Amino acid sequence: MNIKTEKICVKIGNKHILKGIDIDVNKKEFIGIIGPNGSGKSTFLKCIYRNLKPTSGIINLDKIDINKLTVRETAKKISVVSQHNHYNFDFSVEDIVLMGRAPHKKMMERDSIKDYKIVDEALEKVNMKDFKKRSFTTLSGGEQQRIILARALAQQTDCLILDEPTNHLDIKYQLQLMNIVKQLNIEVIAAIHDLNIAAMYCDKIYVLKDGEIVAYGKPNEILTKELIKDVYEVDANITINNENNTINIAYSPYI
Ligand SMILES: Nc1ncnc2c1ncn2[C@@H]1O[C@H](COP(=O)(O)OP(=O)(O)OP(=O)(O)O)[C@@H](O)[C@H]1O
Repeated sequence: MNIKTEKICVKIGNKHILKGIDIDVNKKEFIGIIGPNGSGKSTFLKCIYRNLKPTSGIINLDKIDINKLTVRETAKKISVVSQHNHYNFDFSVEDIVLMGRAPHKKMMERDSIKDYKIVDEALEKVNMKDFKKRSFTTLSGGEQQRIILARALAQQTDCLILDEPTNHLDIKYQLQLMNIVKQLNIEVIAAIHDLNIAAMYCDKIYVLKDGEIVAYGKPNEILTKELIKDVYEVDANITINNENNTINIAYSPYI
């Protein structure tokens, strides 16, 4: 699926949160959105997954204006793993993952054997099958995050949006989550704070600062000392691993 945004602006009160964001995501690309706290990453992603209507601008999915799609049609194309997952009711893990099947069902249609099989497979993928009958609210932050990924997997969409997906996860599960997502071989748009993780997994990165894109390109090309200083106001040392052409960023503690 091609995801293209043109001049996305969000203004709330007097504040211009996004000032014309253009991105173009092609088939099976893993796109990172990076930038400091408050630069507009989540706001931009919310526009794409229709949690927020931009003040102006266009979002096209395969050249179709997203406003022409119903929410259900959008949910068949885009799933979301965000950092905030609060449920007021005492849902089981299985209930939460089954919610991923909702866009594929008619009103009042019961869950089928196929739905349960998809849920089991999704839980298996995130190593959480044994937690199926547990209450979601009793899980740790990291366990909850993996269940939310399983829900997104059960939704079986062409595009996955991740808003700081590795929040709460220890390093093993950060890598596990990113590996699972990478292997899906679908379009991914991910807001990522950890620049080393972004460099490892993203095909391309957009850098946001104060609601504008200030850089765009392959991780190795754009994640420079100068850019990190300019955008994050931090000194960094970047080394290149010639074996696999990846980079490693080490930060200076002095700010
Ligand atoms: N509903 C709102 N009303 C007023 N200001 C808002 C609203 N939503 C977001 N903002 C502001 O817009 C700016 C961008 O917020 P956003 O959450 O998109 O940033 P972010 O890059 O995702 O930040 P972080 O890295 O901290 O998660 C922030 O200054 C935030 O306070």
